[in-house]
Amino acid sequence: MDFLKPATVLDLKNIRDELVRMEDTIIFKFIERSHFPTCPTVYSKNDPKLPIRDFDGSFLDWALMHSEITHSRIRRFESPDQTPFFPDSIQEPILPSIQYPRVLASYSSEINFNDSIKDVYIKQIIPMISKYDGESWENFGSVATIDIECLQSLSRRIHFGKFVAEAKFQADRAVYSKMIQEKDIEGIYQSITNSAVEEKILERLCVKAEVYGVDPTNKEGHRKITPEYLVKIYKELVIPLTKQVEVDYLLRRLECE
Ligand SMILES: O=C(O)C(=O)C[C@]1(C(=O)O)C=C[C@@H](O)C=C1
Repeated sequence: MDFLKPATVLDLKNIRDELVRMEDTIIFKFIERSHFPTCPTVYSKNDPKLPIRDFDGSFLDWALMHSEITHSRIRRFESPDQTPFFPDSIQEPILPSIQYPRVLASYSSEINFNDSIKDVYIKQIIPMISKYDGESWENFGSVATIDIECLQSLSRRIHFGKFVAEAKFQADRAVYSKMIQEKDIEGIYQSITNSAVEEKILERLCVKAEVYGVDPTNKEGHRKITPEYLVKIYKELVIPLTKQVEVDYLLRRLECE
């Protein structure tokens, strides 16, 4: 898939292949995070145990915001597959702008689920993938760094729902337009759902967690990421959020017809 070539971006097969590749990225990021305990202080807003001058938020928020400011300077958020967690803080790139051909609707950057993604990551995913419940003060910097990578990978995966939605809309304009006009959220939800594809994803994740989640030369060794948790994360969080992105994107799709 090449964002400078719109036809490759709106090909559903290419999109799904990219989603499959992202599974590996997400699993390996989760494995990196699983070496550390939960570290609740990293996520606690304005924690007196970890004071940050002139900042309203958690240590992770501070690190994520500053990382996004730097990344915005090197053009990260010009790319249509990148969605900032702190859209109000990002800056103009120091590199010349790239004029990506428009593949998504003009409002697409307003479809931003990152607050929900951060919330489910902290409240539901961290407790599942961390080594144990507790703090590790000497590792707060490492924890925030890998959290940023986990969040960015999840965000990219979930917001890819916009490309899926656009591809589906263009393939079936009349049917979607009718449902959008009628604000038929349930109808849109049903028509973007492909249970066979979802089942395949979950089956594949089981195998990947078996293979990547343990040292293959020592099956009895410490398991880093279990099939059970990985499937649960995808089934209950990642896929449903992707579908919400798709539905929200489609509901506004006639604005720019
Ligand atoms: O592949 C699709 O058709 C998608 O819409 C993506 C996705 C997913 O999140 O992986 C979401 C909904 C479908 O039920 C199947 C898969």
